[in-house]
Amino acid sequence: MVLKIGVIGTGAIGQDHIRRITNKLSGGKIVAVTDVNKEQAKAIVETQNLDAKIYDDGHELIKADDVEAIVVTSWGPTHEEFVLAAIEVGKPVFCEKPLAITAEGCKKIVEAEIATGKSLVQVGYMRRYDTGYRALKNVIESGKIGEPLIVHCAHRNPTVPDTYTGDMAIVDTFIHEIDVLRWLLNDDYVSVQIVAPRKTSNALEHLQDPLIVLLETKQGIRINAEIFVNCQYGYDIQCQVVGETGIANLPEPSSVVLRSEAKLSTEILVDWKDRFIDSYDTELQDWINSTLKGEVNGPTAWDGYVAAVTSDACLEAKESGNIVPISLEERPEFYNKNLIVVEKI
Ligand SMILES: NC(=O)c1ccc[n+]([C@@H]2O[C@H](COP(=O)([O-])OP(=O)(O)OC[C@H]3O[C@@H](n4cnc5c(N)ncnc54)[C@H](O)[C@@H]3O)[C@@H](O)[C@H]2O)c1
Ligand SMILES: O[C@H]1[C@H](O)[C@@H](O)[C@H](O)[C@@H](O)[C@H]1O
Repeated sequence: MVLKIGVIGTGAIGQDHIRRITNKLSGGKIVAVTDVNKEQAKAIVETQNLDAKIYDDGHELIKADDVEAIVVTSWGPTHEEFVLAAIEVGKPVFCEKPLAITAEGCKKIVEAEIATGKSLVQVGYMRRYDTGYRALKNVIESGKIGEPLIVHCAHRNPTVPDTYTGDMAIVDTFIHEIDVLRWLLNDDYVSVQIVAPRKTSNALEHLQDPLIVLLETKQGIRINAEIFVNCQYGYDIQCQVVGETGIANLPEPSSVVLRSEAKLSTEILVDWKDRFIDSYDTELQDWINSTLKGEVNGPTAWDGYVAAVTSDACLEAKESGNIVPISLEERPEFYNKNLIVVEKI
């Protein structure tokens, strides 16, 4: 059985996902694409030799008879309308992060999905599919380090483009930690504070870089996370969990250990795409497989909503310097069924 997929947004990650579905993964076929930049949509159809129709608009693509499932990879502010439209016609949808740019928008999606009674939405938080994070989660759940008490982490980019705004440190960069850490710890956040250390001379004038985020979870676990997007030396993701009886570290990406010129060295990656390339593959393969079975295994619309509520609180904390409470309602029963399946992939 092949899942007929329509892609909305053929920019950087849209093209990557089209290439991986077409050349690397199994069970999916791109039958439709659209982008406000029609030339770009045409170009990917041609270069990948796709047997796909180019639509003028995302809404037309969603309604097309031969499109069975939708991938949304357009700009963040457009996600909400496309995800809601897909839910309205009962089609499964994989939406790149963010699910919507406001918590209110995410909530609308959650309510619309629950109203259909069917699991239809997966959000592109791919770190949950990273083998390193999965191994770390297994260690935590095995009890080998006792109960987790503290998490130290760092999200470092070598540089960011001029278009990177101050809020993007949260909504574009730290959003990955927001999602993956609550999944890792099987917990939710209750408060956040953000403090600013001395500013690097390598950041653009408008950016406070680095930042330190201090999160507290319901179980009282304290997380301190450094966001440093002009660290110069590489793309470096660190995560260390301190437990009652031991410490567990996120594994480093595999790299040859080199003995040469009187030095012992390993390389550090510089591009986030290389760091998480396998996770994107696993994530989309899982989405195709589970969609064909009528299920959602990965991050749900509820996870997208929680990420949005948390990132809103982070933005407020960044602005005010205060400890900002993070309040969430109980997770709706509808989303409890996804909790077990995700561990099995
Ligand atoms: N999971 C991840 O690690 C990850 C990585 C990169 C990007 N993303 C997310 O993916 C999304 C796209 O990012 P990108 O880097 O590919 O951006 P991009 O700018 O390269 O591509 C976005 C594309 O969407 C198109 N578009 C915008 N509005 C549209 C509309 N109404 N209908 C159809 N097409 C429209 C644009 O023309 C553009 O081609 C963003 O939300 C981003 O946060 C996620
Ligand atoms: O869009 C990218 C991507 O999400 C990366 O994983 C992150 O490290 C970058 O900071 C962000 O700009």
